[in-house]
Amino acid sequence: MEAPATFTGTGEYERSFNPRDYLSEYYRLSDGQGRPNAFLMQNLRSLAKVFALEGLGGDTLLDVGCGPTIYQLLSACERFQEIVAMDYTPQNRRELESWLRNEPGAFNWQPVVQYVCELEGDRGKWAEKEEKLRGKVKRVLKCNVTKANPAAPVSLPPADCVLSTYCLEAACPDLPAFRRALRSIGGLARPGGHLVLLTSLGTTYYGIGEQVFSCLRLEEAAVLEAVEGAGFEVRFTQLQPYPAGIGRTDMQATLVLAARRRGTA
Ligand SMILES: C[S@@+](CC[C@H](N)C(=O)[O-])C[C@H]1O[C@@H](n2cnc3c(N)ncnc32)[C@H](O)[C@@H]1O
Repeated sequence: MEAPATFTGTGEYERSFNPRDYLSEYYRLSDGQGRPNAFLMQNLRSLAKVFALEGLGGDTLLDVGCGPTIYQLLSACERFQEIVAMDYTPQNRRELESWLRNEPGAFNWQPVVQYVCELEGDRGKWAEKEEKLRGKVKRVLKCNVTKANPAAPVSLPPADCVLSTYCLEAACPDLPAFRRALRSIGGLARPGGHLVLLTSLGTTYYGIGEQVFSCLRLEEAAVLEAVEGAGFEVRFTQLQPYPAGIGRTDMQATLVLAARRRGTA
């Protein structure tokens, strides 16, 4: 498998991104042989650590490029009162809404929720956490991170935190576009508000079933520079090597980052 000849844009996401295949390839806690998903587990541990940082909390959190997933919100929902989830692709928003409505046939996140509850000290609280998260996600909106107002035509009040996991590098074909998108999504946070990013490094593609999607090949220094350039002060970083055996991708590592928007409200 190799990167597509031309960068996959929003059209390809709308036509070809299959949320169920994506979830079963990357987001099951263990595979058919019971082997643990080290990629997912290390992301969950990092998110637990980030959302336990001093001062990282508030009323509103925006999850930009949420995809069909909820793993990124499991620690966050303990620190924020209201969550707005946003993604370009309609089938991803529908998949997320299906879990939020607890519909039969929705993806089973229970093992993942149990794992996070165990990290937080009580595995038995998984059902309570699922209900808490369902209650806190107030809206699921369309967004486009390549637009100056990613939530247009909706105008959102400045948020206490913007979270984005593995989205910008999938949406931006080059570094100038990545920098612009960071400025746009960063502008959704209030001065003094937070930015939490999980960004894949060294990646040119990721596969889902037969489909292959492009990824902007990033290095840590370029991401840090873009975050600072978007008006944020970096407070926390962690580099995680990509464990072999999960999905089909040439991802090298994940950069986990928390930053604070300069200025005061
Ligand atoms: C690799 S998935 C990441 C999904 C999820 N955040 C996660 O952590 O697994 C990339 C996501 O970016 C979304 N996306 C692609 N282009 C976008 C754009 N221009 N604006 C907003 N979202 C976009 C896709 O629909 C997809 O859900």
